[in-house]
Amino acid sequence: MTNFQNLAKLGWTPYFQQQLTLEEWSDAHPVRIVSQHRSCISVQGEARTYSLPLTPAMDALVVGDWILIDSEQRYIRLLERKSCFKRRAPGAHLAWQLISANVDTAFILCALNEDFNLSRLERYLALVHSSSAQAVVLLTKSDQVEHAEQALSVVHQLDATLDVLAVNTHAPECAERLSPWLSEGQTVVLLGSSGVGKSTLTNTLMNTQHQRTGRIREDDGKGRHTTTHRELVTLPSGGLLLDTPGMRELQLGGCEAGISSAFADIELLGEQCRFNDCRHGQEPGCAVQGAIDSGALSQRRLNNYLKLNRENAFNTASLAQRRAKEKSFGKMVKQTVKNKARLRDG
Ligand SMILES: Nc1nc2c(ncn2[C@@H]2O[C@H](COP(=O)(O)OP(=O)(O)OP(=O)(O)O)[C@@H](O)[C@H]2O)c(=O)[nH]1
Ligand SMILES: [Zn+2]
Repeated sequence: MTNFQNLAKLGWTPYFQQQLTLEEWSDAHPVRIVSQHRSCISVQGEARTYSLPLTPAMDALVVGDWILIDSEQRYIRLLERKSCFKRRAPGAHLAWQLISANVDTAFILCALNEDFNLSRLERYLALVHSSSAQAVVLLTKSDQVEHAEQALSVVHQLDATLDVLAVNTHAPECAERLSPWLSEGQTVVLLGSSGVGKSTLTNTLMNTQHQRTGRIREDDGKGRHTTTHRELVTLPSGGLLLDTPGMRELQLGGCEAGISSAFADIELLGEQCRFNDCRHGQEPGCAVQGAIDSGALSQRRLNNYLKLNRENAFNTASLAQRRAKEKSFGKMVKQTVKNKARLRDG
């Protein structure tokens, strides 16, 4: 039987434990996916790490997932995710691509230099809110500017409840300041555009200058050891840093709830517009335009809200269309088979 306490350092919590049946409680082994490869996944359990071949019977899995396996290391099932990042798969192929699961906190990095961009920050906030992870904003390169305090208050104006810190990602005390989110078993990801300091912060948190991520030797189940790139690494603090390349370019899709939450002020104003379907443009009695006129809301924020909604609607619609097409194709196939059978039998 599993010693569940040993799993806590991997991020196991009552949220997952309560999903187990009595039988699973005694016979199944929970393991967490620490990296993904073309044909296999690496999972870590109570005692060790192993490699499992991917099979068609498995659910769609992603780094960070908790799965159950039996004593012969056979897949049983996926446990329900606490949070999940997904995106529209790149290229012409329209589908969701899972990026990571069971992240507790997303650090959104924005550099305080000339790249500082509130609209980009709002995009990341919408994304994190829709994943169910907690957002913490890190304003990096604080050592290079004099207006850090001012930027902190501008970000706080977006959402007064948001955790926002100005940091120098090179400074070792950075790890100390972020420690509330990096305790044992807490899973974090770093989000942000190129050059904002994700690698630097990773190194600072890992307490190393050289390696972006850890390398592990793992048992492939046949007694051989292979060295693989690991995407879920344990930090000296006991926190778990999920570092997957897919986290870097994220388009919004299926993020309505996240956008609503990141722009709660505009949504609330929208309820007071004269028309239910007000687009907050030229319509009479628009409460959102009223807030812009009075200076309570910036035109930039409204424009960004409308833009992110358009992007989200576009991506979501494309996916819905594809699903509808697949469905009708499936129906057609079924009908053809039926017709053939009727001709044959009749
Ligand atoms: N002064 C100062 N420089 C920083 C800070 N954070 C990052 N830098 C510098 O900014 C540059 C880019 O930082 P990276 O850590 O490589 O940025 P990144 O987000 O990993 O970039 P990508 O790998 O392209 O996604 C490096 O030269 C860092 O030394 C900071 O807080 N203060
Ligand atoms: Zn309106």
